[in-house]
Amino acid sequence: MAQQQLKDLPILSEYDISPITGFLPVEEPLQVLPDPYFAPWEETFQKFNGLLLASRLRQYVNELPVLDAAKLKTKAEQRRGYLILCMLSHAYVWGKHEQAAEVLPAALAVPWQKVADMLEMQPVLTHAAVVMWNWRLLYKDGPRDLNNLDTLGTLSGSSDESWFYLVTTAIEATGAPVLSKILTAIQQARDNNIVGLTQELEGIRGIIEDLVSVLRRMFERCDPYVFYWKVRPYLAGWENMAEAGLPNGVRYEGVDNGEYKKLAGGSAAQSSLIHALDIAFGVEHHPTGFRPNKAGASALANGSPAVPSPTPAATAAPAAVKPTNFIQKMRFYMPGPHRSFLTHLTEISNIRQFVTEKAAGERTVEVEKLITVYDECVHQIKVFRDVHIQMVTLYIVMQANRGPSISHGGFAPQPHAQAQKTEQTANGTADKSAASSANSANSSNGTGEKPSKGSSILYPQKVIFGAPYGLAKKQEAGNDVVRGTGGTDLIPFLRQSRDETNESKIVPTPSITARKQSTAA
Ligand code: HEM
Repeated sequence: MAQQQLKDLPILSEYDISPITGFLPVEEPLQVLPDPYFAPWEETFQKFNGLLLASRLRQYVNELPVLDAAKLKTKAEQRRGYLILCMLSHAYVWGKHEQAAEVLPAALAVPWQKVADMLEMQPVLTHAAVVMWNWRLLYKDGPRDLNNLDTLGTLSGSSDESWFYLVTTAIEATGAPVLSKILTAIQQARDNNIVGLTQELEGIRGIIEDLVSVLRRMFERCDPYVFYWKVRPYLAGWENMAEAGLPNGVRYEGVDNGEYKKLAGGSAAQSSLIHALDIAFGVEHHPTGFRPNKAGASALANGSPAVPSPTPAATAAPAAVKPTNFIQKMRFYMPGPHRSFLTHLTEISNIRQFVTEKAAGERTVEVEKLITVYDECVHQIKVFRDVHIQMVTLYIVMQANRGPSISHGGFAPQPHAQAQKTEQTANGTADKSAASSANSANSSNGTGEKPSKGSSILYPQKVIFGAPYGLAKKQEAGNDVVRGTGGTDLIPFLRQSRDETNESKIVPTPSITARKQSTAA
């Protein structure tokens, strides 16, 4: 029988990836656009924190000219332009102590759409903008680590926000060498080289351990209160944001006949690095509450039919109708070349299959060692997710439960949002979890004072609550274990993601969730 032709391994540079800096650009991001034509953007970017604080940003932006983004010649210029437009637009839409703006003026909307097209991205704030293209080196010849990085811009003007981005930038930098190692490991598996593969996996394990160490540094200089109340609201997009005053999303003036767009906001779930690790180790994510049954058919735990991806190009999975979870959906928001790289990687990913096959055969010393190192790699990805869950608990769930220290949390009440909630409740369609989140934050602001109605509207995690992939909808009837407090619905999603990682081990260790379930039973 003729041997099946294997697809070539990807050449990193063809996907805008460096073997040294990974998904981060090799050169430092531009700190200013060189063409004076773009001076209006640069000047606005320089003072937008002050304008926002003084509630004058919208007025200022409304007077800006509509510039032609086609004049952004290089990739570096396009990324700088995109970063500026992401920050100005999110500041414009969410405002400060202002109602959310439903219409983005042409001066931002038109060039934003144009430059997003050039980068094969979406006109909405993304991980790429604020993490990958928003840093500079303090000492030019120094490393890309937390002792040598600064941001180019923040929405809140706070050092906490800078740290939040920079920890993630440092994670991207630390993880960069893993990409070449993954490709070498795939080649070793093709060559049936057990010892070579084991060595490569040992290197990968060390890098993932380093990622966990950098992740833990988030706690050092990013204050959870500042993050939750002052930073996170600005990262939100406009998908499922009815309660924040954007039931239809945002209209981009001068783009697509002014149609509303609903786009999710920025999230490190858009990090191509973490996706690459999942693909390399065969970690499969499913919609929350969803588990493929033994016959291979798909259904959601709540009985709903599986939801096909709205962005088939963004998902790498070959299956015709495969339910897409939030993590896969996030590929839609990555730069085009990185998304394509993940698709290519999925097509050639063979490490898990190779180790599984070896594990089913003769258990030589080499095979035992291979299995152990493989499982240790997967375990480290799981540990990364464990630490991440602790982080989300502190930075989101606990902050939402405590409520703001001033009654409105720094945001304007949205009367029509409250009206809509009432209407939804009347129709029996209210997102109970979102409502309970709002109630929870309203009733516990730590001052004994009852906040004004609608004051808790700006919880960007509603992107999650309302997502069609069903974080809030996956609960079994009568099971209210995780309902009732702000943010808690995130946790099942993240736990499942962690448990799916654990399940990728060759010799599985019981997950915490599984242990709890068996104890309860
Ligand atoms: C204060 C720090 C952080 C908070 C509060 C936080 C919060 C969240 C939340 C709420 C989600 C759910 C999806 C969403 O709303 O976007 C999420 C997902 C995710 N975050 Fe973070 N995050 C933090 C830091 C990080 C960092 C530094 C990374 C590193 C790359 C990261 C990687 C991810 C990934 C990969 C997901 C998708 C879920 C998964 O793969 O398990 N996060 N994060």
